[in-house]
Amino acid sequence: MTAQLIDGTRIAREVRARVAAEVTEFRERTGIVPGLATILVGEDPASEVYVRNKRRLAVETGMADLHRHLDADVAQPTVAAIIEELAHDDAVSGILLQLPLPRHLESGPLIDLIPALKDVDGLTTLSAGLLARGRPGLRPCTPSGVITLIDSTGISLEGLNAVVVGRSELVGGPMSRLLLERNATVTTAHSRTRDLVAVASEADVLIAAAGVPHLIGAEHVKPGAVVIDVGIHRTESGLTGDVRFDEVSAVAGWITPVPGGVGPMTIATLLANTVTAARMQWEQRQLASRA
Ligand SMILES: Nc1nc(=O)c2c([nH]1)NC[C@@H]1CN(c3ccc(C(=O)N[C@@H](CCC(=O)O)C(=O)O)cc3)C=[N+]21
Repeated sequence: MTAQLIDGTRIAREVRARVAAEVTEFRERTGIVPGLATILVGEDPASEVYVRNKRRLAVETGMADLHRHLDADVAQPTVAAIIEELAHDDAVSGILLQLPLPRHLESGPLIDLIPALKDVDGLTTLSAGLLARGRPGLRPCTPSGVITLIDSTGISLEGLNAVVVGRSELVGGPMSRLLLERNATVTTAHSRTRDLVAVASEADVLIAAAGVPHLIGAEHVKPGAVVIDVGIHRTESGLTGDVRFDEVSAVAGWITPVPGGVGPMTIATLLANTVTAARMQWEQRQLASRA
């Protein structure tokens, strides 16, 4: 292995320590404990693991854990009513609707019931629009965490070729926009890209977010490149990503492992977004009370 490891577990721990200090400062100044409301529908085992970790780490950083678990067959209007209730509850700083939802539920309209100031996942249409326009707002956790991981290498993105493989609403789409915001030259590749090897091997920074196990091999990677593996797949031999770690780490300059890379950073960024949200809501209430 020639690549240097980007240790997501360690960087996430550092971010959480910073968040915990911010929570303390905010609580002492305002008397408010930031609250994270997670909504889990049904019993998807992977989702249960992720939500449990989010709740545990929220508590560990000093926030209130405000969880709702709904039956797998819950009706769309019932979920909508719960989100609206959380939207109006001053104890709730952030609302996270864990995806994917059971097939009978339509996630888009439900997500868009989350007020932008509580959208700690950065997934509402409004938050996406603010990102597209380069205006301040809460950013999606996974792409935002990836930027933190790249920053940890000390490499400046400005002018570099960044290739994002994947264009999902949760990751690939916002990832490309965040990289562009950092003045990288951004290419979005996807399942219809004709020659992925030709495109990917031009990348100084390669983000694998296709959701295809082991899609990216040594032939896709320019020597010395930064390779970020956003994929997470449960196989018989354990968790793996979109990257063939063993062969790519012989070529890349920097690489994230799975597990221990992007996953923990996603949660740390969610917690950072939740304190930011609590602060923004407090400031808005201050303005309103002075009006
Ligand atoms: N509304 C919404 N927001 C999300 O942010 C969201 C979501 N839905 N749906 C699913 C994806 C996936 N996701 C992960 C979070 C943490 C780990 C994580 O901590 N992974 C550990 C391994 C944990 C394990 O699986 O054992 C690691 O990579 O080291 C992985 C994946 C958030 N997502």
